[in-house]
Amino acid sequence: MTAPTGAAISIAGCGKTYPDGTRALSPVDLEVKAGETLVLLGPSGCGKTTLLRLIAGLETPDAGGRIAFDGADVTALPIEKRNVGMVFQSYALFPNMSVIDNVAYGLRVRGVATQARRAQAASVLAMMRIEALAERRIDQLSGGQRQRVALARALAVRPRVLLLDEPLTALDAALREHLRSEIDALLRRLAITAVYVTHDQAEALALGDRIVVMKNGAIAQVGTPREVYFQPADDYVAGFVGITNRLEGIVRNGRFETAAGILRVTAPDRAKARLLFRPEAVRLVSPADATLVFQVTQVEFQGPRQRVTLNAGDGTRIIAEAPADLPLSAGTAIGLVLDANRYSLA
Ligand SMILES: Nc1ncnc2c1ncn2[C@@H]1O[C@H](COP(=O)(O)OP(=O)(O)OP(=O)(O)O)[C@@H](O)[C@H]1O
Repeated sequence: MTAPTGAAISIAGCGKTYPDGTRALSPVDLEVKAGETLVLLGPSGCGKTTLLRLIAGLETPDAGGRIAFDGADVTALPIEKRNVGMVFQSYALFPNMSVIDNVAYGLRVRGVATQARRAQAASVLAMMRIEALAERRIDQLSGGQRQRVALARALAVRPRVLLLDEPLTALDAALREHLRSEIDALLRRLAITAVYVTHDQAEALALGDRIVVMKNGAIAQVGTPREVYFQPADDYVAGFVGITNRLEGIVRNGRFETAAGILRVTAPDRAKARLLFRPEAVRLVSPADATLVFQVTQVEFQGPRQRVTLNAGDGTRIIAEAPADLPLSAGTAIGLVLDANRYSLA
């Protein structure tokens, strides 16, 4: 008997080369824990969907790859034998069928009797708070309603794994955020094991228990949202998850010296250094109180905060965040102070 690992899905040495020779995924090892939401994050073409489709059973991995659900090998099982629920960007609903028939569809395929499947579908609709839409046709629904129906349909079969491929991408910004927090609450309440594909870092940070940052068909980092944000494994991750400012210079006597000026740092001397920090890791002060002075080139008011683009005389560009009430406008000279412990030196 093997000891339980707590891994609902384990992926070992799974790569994918498509028949036309495209190597979409290098062999990866990954575990998804029971009940967690794992987000696959990365730019277009990095292999997120391919990895999701391997988990779903819509693709088979290259020779040697193995996928297990709760310790049982499913590598050779097609999607209909894996008990996964899937939600796509494009809804993939039946447009002429009613909402409740769409939601009950998977149960029908599994041979559940009419009464029972309608009752089960109705309870999922109630859970998603769309019971009032039960008899509507799909083509009479808004995008947000359709995506709720798609989610309800995926959940109706009580899948052991829920797989979501960019489910919010087709929706407008406000609805996307609203549905994102609904999905977050739902996944937590159901404690379902979920794998969620997105290229949107805000979505990944908000929804993921852990995030897998992908690059060119490989894994660049796996970590909690806080880990990938505050301790990015490399420049690629730092640049993809949030904004990272970079300054080149040297460290001498507790000072980082760059062409544009000087910042205080706690670090040993080094002849070649790169200072990395987030926009929120700085304070903007009067030029008289700083040893690094920039010119404001752009101010973007964001409600509670403002995002400020700064330029030094030598062309160095920095993005900083500042409280909304700090008077700033293009052309203002402003000093920059770095918060202690909120930067890294490479
Ligand atoms: N059926 C296929 N045949 C050949 N190449 C494919 C196939 N499906 C995907 N690819 C290629 O494999 C690579 C990874 O694609 P994949 O869809 O996994 O990326 P992705 O990160 O999900 O991107 P996107 O966000 O654009 O969907 C890409 O280069 C893509 O063109």
